Amino acid sequence: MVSVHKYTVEENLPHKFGEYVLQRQEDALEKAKVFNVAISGGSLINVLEEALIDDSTIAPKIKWNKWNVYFVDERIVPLDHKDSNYCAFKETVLDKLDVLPKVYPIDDSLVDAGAEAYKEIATDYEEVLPTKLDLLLLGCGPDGHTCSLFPGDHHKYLINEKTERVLWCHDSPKPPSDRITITLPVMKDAEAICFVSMGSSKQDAMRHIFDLKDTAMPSALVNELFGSKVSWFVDDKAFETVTSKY
Ligand SMILES: O=C1O[C@H](COP(=O)(O)O)[C@@H](O)[C@H](O)[C@H]1O
Repeated sequence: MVSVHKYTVEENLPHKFGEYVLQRQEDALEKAKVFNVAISGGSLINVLEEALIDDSTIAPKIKWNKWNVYFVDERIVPLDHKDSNYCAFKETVLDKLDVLPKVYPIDDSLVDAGAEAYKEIATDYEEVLPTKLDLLLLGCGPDGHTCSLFPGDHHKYLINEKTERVLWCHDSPKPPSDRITITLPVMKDAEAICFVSMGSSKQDAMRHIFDLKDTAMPSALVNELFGSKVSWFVDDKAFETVTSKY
């Protein structure tokens, strides 16, 4: 069963999320010298800023020098492009830090080289990723996608993948069209998985995931497959139409 943490604006979701991340950091550093985290792009990056930089009780406890930061998905664009998840993370988080984590972006030298090169970007990134990540920080799109694992027959090859850990996602329904994404085997091996979902644009997805348990939505499939290590931080707007008790 997944854990769902639901908050109103006054209850300050980013702070509670920050406490959760801190706990995962401490747990990881008890066992190893580094904390291996993979992050999403999109709205999650702003929550990272609020939780880990702007929150004055959380910020001093984040041991950035011990963090290795990877990306659960990345758009195949130059790293300084506005659509790059790395670029968003750099501008929103990294540029505000005095002590930097080790960050592992994609190799963007091949972004203009076409299909074969895109497969290579994915394969190369697979080699960069550690086998076991301590924490995956995921978003959930209004269509229930997570990472760049999109719903629908055309993208079934992504969630059906059993061996390769990073794939090229083509014809993404959300631009830009070419991306790389981690696959379910990476999630299977991760220590913990945490979603953040905020705002009314997520209501329909939340109802499908939490009431209807519609595993055609990749985020619902993650719940079904890896439930006991999955946490959701949701706000009351996103969860407004969910009727099941969590
Ligand atoms: O395209 C993407 O979208 C998802 C969801 O983004 P959000 O802004 O709706 O939260 C994100 O998790 C993923 O990393 C990103 O590439």
